[in-house]
Order: sequence, then C-alpha cells, then structure tokens
Amino acid sequence: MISTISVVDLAERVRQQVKPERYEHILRVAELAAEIARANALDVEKIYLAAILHDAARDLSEQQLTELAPPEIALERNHPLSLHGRAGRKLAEQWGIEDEEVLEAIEGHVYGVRPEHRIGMALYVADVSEPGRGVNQDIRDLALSGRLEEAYQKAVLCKVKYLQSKGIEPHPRTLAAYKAIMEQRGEDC
Ligand SMILES: Nc1ncnc2c1ncn2[C@@H]1O[C@H](COP(=O)(O)OP(=O)(O)O)[C@@H](O)[C@H]1O
Repeated sequence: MISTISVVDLAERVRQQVKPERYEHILRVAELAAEIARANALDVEKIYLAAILHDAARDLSEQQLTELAPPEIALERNHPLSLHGRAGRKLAEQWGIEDEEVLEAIEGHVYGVRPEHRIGMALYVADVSEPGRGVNQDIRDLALSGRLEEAYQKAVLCKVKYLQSKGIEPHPRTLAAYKAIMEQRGEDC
C-alpha cells in the first residue's frame, strides 16, 4: 500500500480543489499514465496515484501557490504558476503521502525529472500527451509502445522549444534535463 488514504478519497480532495475541466484532464492523465506504466513494466498503482495528485495545486491563486511553495529564484517569482508542481507535492504531503517516488513525480511534472526517474518520466509524458490536449500524439505513441525514455526526451525538447517560442525562459531544472538529453544524443544545444 502506498497511501493510507484510498485513491478514491484523494481524487475527491483533488476534485474539490480544481476547476471541473482540470479534473477531467487529471482523470485522462491518470488513465494514460496507467497505460504507459503497463507498456513499460512500471508500478501502475504508484503512477496512477501520482497522476491523480499531479495538478492538485494547479488552480490555486498565485498567493496560495507562493505560500505553499515559496519561490527560490527570479523565474519562479515571475511565473508563480510554474510552482504548482512543488505546491502539489506539499498538498500531497499534507494529505499523508510519504512515498518519495510519488512526491518527486508530482513535483517534477512541471520542470522535469532525473533521467533515471521512470515513474516521473511516465507522468511527465502522460501530462503533455493526454488526448484532450490535441497535441503530442507522437510522444504518446512512443510511450505506449514501450519507448518511455525516447518519449520523455522528445517531450522535454518540445517543452523547451514551446517556452522559448513564448519568450519564457525555461527553468534551470528543465534546461539541465534538456542539456543531459542533448549530451546523451551527442548533439549540440
Ligand atoms: N520548465 C518551465 N520553465 C519555466 N516556466 C514553466 C516551465 N514549465 C511550465 N512553466 C510555466 O508554468 C505554467 C504552467 O505550465 P504547465 O505545467 O506546462 O501547464 P499545464 O498545467 O497546462 O500543463 C505556465 O505559465 C508555463 O509557462
């Protein structure tokens, strides 16, 4: 057992914290994350739990976000919404979740995770490629065909491109993940 509270009760707490359309997104991410887990021999129960909790803080106000997850760098102060992964982790801790892998996955779904963190990678990929977004089907197909690492790499590269196209500086953790991927592929940044 990963949590003393049932996933049904946790889902209900999340539902009360977010807008209805966000909750629909969360359920789609959880379904897809479970499928990705099956396709990549990962712990389905763990990933499903992380996915149900990942956007728990997404609809909080900027003030609530910064109270739960005080900004540590200028980018976080300027984009408090980007703190929702760390703030979501805090909520999960308050609700009794102790599993470090689940907590890291919730925190890492915005900025990216360590390359060996497969649960975190699966959640990251499910979040950016769930069918309701209408984008990133190639990333979803890669993950569902058992090529999670490739899917995650593609997702991080796309995220950096997307942020840059919007004139938003990528978070240092995202840049670190991006550089590690480029080095692994033997490409220049
Ligand atoms: N890696 C990042 N670096 C900097 N800002 C980011 C990063 N990821 C997300 N953000 C910002 O945080 C906010 C939420 O982003 P995101 O989690 O991608 O949205 P969503 O919850 O819709 O998937 C957006 O304002 C986005 O610009």
